[in-house]
Parts: sequence; C-alpha cells; structure tokens
Amino acid sequence: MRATLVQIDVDPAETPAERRGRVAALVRAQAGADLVVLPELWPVGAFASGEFAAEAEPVEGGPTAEAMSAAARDAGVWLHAGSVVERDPAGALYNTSLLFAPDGELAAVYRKIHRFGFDSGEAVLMSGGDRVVTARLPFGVAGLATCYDLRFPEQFRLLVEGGAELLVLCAGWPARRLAHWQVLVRARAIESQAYVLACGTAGTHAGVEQAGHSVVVDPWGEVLCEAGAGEQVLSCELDVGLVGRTRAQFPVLRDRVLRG
Ligand SMILES: O=C(O)CCC(=O)C(=O)O
Repeated sequence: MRATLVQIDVDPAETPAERRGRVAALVRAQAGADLVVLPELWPVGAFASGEFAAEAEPVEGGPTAEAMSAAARDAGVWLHAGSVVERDPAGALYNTSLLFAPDGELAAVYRKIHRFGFDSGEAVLMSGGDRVVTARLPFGVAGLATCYDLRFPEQFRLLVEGGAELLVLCAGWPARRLAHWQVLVRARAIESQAYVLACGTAGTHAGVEQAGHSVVVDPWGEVLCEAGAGEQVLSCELDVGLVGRTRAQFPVLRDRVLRG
C-alpha cells in the first residue's frame, strides 16, 4: 500500500480557515495513495494554546471535519486528518484525531491520552482521552497516537495487543528535541514490530520551531522515507505483510514474560 504524509507548515500569517482550504487541496492532490496522514493540530498550531478555545470545534460538523471528509471522498483515500481542538457538548477541550474512510465517513476518533506542557498549555487547557484506539483498514490495522504519546511505550504495547500493524502518529514536535523524535519513532517500530507513520509540522508558530522530519519506519526499524524540515509531501510503499513475517521470524512479542 502507498502511504503519503503531508508535513504542513503551520504559518501564523495564514488563518486556520485559509490553511484548511490549502490542506484540503493538498489532500485532493494525493488521489492514488491508500492512506494520507496529516499532523497534529495543524489548523491552529500545537503550541498556539492561546488560540485553542477560539478555534475549538465539534467532531461532527466542525469545519475541519467537514473539509477533510470532503477531501478524503474527492481523493478516494483513507485520511488520517491529524488532530483538531475538539470542544465536546459539555464544553471540555480535547486534542482529537480524526480518521476518514474513502467515502468521507468518519471511521475513528482518538482523543490524545498524554497531554503535553507539564503545568501549562495543552496540559491544563485540555482534557485527556481515556482509551487507546485501533481501526481496521482494508490494508491493515492502524493504531492511533499523538505526539507526546510517543514517549509512553505502554500505549504502543496496548495498540499492538489490539492488533495494530501500522502505528499512525500525528505530531507537532519541536525542533530542539528532533534527536528524541528520531530515536523514539524507531524504538516504537522495533519494539512493536510494526510500521510507524509519524507526521509532524514544519515552520514556527507561537515561537516554537517545528522539527518536521516526518518519517515512515518499517517493522525492522529501518527508515523507509524521511522528510526535511520544511513543508513536504512524503510518500512510500509499505508491505504490511512484513509485520506478520517479522513477528513470526523474530518472535520477540511472543516471548514477553511481564504482562500488565
Ligand atoms: O515530547 C516532546 O518532546 C514533544 C511533545 C509535544 O510537542 C506535544 O505532544 O505536543
């Protein structure tokens, strides 16, 4: 299957509405891909926490969900539309990822479990999700995660136990910790014996330079393709059968002794 990661430049000179239009056109241009992946909080910017409340939107009928559903349908692709600031009916905010099927139907919703920021930003403004999410796609089972989740291997182990073969991570990872990103995406792939598709943002917003370097890592931990720092469309071919072959030939997951 063909995976395409769209590493979006979150430029504060562009409004979220303008960016939605531009990103929808980018998604439409990816017809022919099986799965298209966008980054974390690209409409507003993962570090633009002062804008979170104003830009919050519902999952059903929100402007990003509507635009991405239409773009997925027009392109005929599975679309992991990255994440949005979700406002739920009770008024709580979540960092919520949306997965659309090629007919535009919402196929999965994942609320980021590990909130970043310690005592500020997302960590205080948003509520955390409380469940891991997998979704069965025609070409494999996807396990969803978002940015800071990458530092919590126990979440990925639960995704693997849920059958995940493709670990799809949207992110807005800062450039100053690029080295952590590059190690951790490979670590999650190696320990999970799964593909990792990790899509980050480019540019600088709210004073935080973004790392870019979106990447696809195979179940052996080999980097299949990796972006640079700027806005980029990154595509590569994945052989999802390699997940099962890797797990059968080198059965580390079978040899686990300690189970939660
Ligand atoms: O863990 C990190 O270094 C970055 C995490 C992050 O930026 C986020 O979750 O938004």
